[in-house]
Amino acid sequence: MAPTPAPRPAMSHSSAFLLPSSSSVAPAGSAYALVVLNQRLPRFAPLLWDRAQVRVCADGGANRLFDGMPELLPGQDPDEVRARYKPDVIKGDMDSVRPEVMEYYSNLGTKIVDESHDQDTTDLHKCVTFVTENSLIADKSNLCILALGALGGRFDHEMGNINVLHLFPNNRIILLSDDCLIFLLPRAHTHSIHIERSIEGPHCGLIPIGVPSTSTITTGLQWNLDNTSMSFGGLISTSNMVVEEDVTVISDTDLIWTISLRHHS
Ligand SMILES: Nc1ncnc2c1ncn2[C@@H]1O[C@H](COP(=O)(O)OP(=O)(O)OP(=O)(O)O)[C@@H](O)[C@H]1O
Ligand SMILES: Cc1ncc(C[n+]2csc(CCO)c2C)c(N)n1
Repeated sequence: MAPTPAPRPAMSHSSAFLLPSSSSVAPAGSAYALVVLNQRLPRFAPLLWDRAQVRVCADGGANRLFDGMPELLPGQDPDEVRARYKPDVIKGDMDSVRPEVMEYYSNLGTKIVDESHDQDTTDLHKCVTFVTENSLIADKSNLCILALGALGGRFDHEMGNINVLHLFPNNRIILLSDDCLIFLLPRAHTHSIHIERSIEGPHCGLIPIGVPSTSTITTGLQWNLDNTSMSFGGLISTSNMVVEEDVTVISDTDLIWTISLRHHS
């Protein structure tokens, strides 16, 4: 008789952290850390900043915060905005953060972690390590790490950012841009993805990066997978659409989930 497969615990996902504050209070279990990368700040950066438990800038991400927050809050005094949006840490190999920006935040009490000796891991990797090892965060079991500006730029950086998802499969990490978000669905779980229709969808994708999948089963999509295999060189699920409030995914390999974000005028 074939051995019984190990049971797979359910894992649920939600992008409720992107909801405007008027829509809901932050739901229980939604604690998150923010990592600001070296790309234009997404429009929702101020909202996410206010609710984060810990805020980290990856090297040149500190320049984006310094320049970008006053631009996103045009009615307010730029100096006051900068002082208010002070990161807890700036970490990286420090070849992109401008000296005056580093000095400005350092004088406000931001911790500077210079890891220029490590040229084998990306600044995002260094920042995720900081968050996962940070003793100030009491309960890290369900802490989510939101990486702002992770997509839509240089392709080598984007792939490096996606690799970080695979390097930390046991941590919840979400890569964000103004246009979409990405996270990993580890094969050890069954997944239930709640769709916040006011802020995300309908376009989505399920992509096996690294290894092909032999069997993926989904519900809630326009083009569901029914024990289907996926691989680069064969089928991968791009330009799919969400059609239900909850999407479920079961797969024999880790998959990348991506969904478009809605732009409100
Ligand atoms: N164009 C981009 N697209 C996607 N992510 C980016 C981009 N630029 C930077 N990042 C992210 O922001 C982090 C910090 O960026 P920064 O430019 O400081 O890195 P860097 O190591 O100096 O880059 P490089 O030396 O390769 O130009 C990177 O580790 C990466 O995760
Ligand atoms: C095979 C290989 N390719 C590229 C790099 C370069 N690199 C990768 S991460 C990083 C730090 C970026 O802040 C740098 C410079 C390397 N070390 N090894």
